[in-house]
Amino acid sequence: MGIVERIKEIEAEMARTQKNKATEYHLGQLKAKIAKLRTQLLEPPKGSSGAGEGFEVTKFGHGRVALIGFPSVGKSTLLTMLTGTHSEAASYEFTTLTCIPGIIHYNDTKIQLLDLPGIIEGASEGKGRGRQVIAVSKSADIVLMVLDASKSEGHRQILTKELEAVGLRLNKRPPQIYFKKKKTGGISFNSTLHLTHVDEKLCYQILHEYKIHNAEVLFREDATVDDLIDVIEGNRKYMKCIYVYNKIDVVGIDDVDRLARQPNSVVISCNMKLNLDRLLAKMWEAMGLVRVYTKPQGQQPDFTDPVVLSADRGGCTVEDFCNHIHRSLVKDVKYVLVWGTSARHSPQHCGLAQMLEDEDVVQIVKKKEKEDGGGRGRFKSHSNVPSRISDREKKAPLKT
Ligand SMILES: Nc1nc2c(ncn2[C@@H]2O[C@H](COP(=O)(O)OP(=O)(O)OP(=O)(O)O)[C@@H](O)[C@H]2O)c(=O)[nH]1
Ligand SMILES: [K+]
Ligand SMILES: [Mg+2]
Repeated sequence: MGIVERIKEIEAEMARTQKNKATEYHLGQLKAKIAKLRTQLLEPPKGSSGAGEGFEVTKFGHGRVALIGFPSVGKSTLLTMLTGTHSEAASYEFTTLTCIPGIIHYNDTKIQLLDLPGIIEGASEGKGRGRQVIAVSKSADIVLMVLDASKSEGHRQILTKELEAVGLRLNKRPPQIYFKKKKTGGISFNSTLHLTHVDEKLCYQILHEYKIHNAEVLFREDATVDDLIDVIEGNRKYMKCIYVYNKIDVVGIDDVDRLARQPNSVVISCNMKLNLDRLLAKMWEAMGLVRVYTKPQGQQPDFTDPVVLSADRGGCTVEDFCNHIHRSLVKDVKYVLVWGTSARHSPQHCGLAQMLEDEDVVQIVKKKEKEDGGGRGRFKSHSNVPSRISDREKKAPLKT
């Protein structure tokens, strides 16, 4: 029997089993069995990278965004509108057969947008090009799930299930469970609060299913069996997702209003160019990019060419910023001056551990170098309230 058939069989058994206190251990065990099979299903065939022909696109720019959706929801139309790169669009399904990259220029950064073939129910089990599409979307920083506003609202759920089946967790944070395998000592099970979904016996049973007999487990929240399995599997990818309802030109205002109020959602029309700026703003926010402008001593910062940092890609400290400029820079740094929202006063003398925020201005003061007129600059604030560098300040000359 193939892996997919075995998953189906266990799912059928779960559906037959009534949910109650007596069956919860058995159901937990079945969930773990399915999770293990799904992980097996994801292992790429020997000698292949997992992406597949036409799907290997080199990363480019400051971040990567994947367009995921059913066929003909308007993914390619959207790529063409946002990037200027043409991706074939047509009224028939599966127009797009490979991965087509484009670049969005936004806030002085470059963001790579990937158009992908439509995926369908069963994609996670290999239907259509589902496996390749999902492999590529895992390489992205965020996902735009494109939905047709005129179609069933169930589509969002079906797609979310497909993505969850391959280990993607959308708009969730990792469960607050500490888990560490040990060589000896048996299993120690603890929690910092009263648990309502999982008890010691259930936890033992799940671990047993994974043949883990020595481990430390500490629940820091009232997590579920599924959360525990996620932590044990350890291969989950937590990503932000924006639900993009396209084609609002063909639905009534009441529907538009309702969809627009869903969490993490934005309603658009490619055909009528409606709300695309809102989509870009949401996308930008979800990516959490941090633009840092360098101010050379005695000169103006260059406000057109930021160093772009991200918590997910290498971090946002002063040290990360320095490493971005040059690997050997850190050892020469005496301290830095920081203007902007991360500074408690402007400018603030900071060390390498300081966390930078979007639109901060940084001047590096090297060892054996005299500092610039720190504190006398235009950015000197008169209160202790941190302020964002305004557009007006960006344009005005800076006297230091
Ligand atoms: N009414 C309306 N139609 C749209 C809109 N955006 C795209 N379409 C149409 O929807 C159809 C499908 O568009 P595509 O861009 O090919 O969709 P896709 O999601 O890339 O499709 P596949 O590549 O086949 O998965 C085309 O006929 C588009 O003209 C919109 O905002 N409103
Ligand atoms: K299409
Ligand atoms: Mg397409």
